[in-house]
Amino acid sequence: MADPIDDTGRATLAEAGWSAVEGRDAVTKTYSFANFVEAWGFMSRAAIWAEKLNHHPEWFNVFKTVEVTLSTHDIGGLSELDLKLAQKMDRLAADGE
Ligand SMILES: C[C@H](O)[C@H](O)[C@H]1CNC2=NC(N)=NC(=O)C2=N1
Repeated sequence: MADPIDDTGRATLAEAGWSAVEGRDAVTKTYSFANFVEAWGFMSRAAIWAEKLNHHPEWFNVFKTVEVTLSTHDIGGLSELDLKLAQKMDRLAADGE
């Protein structure tokens, strides 16, 4: 079972630009890329890491933007896995944004 995130982890997410989701213990961020193919490439790279972590995003792609929401379904809220995946996605996006 994933460890619930602590206040330090929540602050880290906020500092990295992840916003709280209204009405649920989750965070969201929208990435914008040069074009659709770059956005898709990001999703492909992120998908590989999600599988490695066995932790999967909720995401919505329109053209060159990818809206990502992270929460841990097993505990109904934010866990250390969300922080880990968020930081990984931020690094992957920085490579391709
Ligand atoms: C059975 C499988 O390990 C679980 O469903 C994993 C898969 N990926 C997951 N992803 C997310 N975001 N939350 C989970 O609780 C979760 N659980």
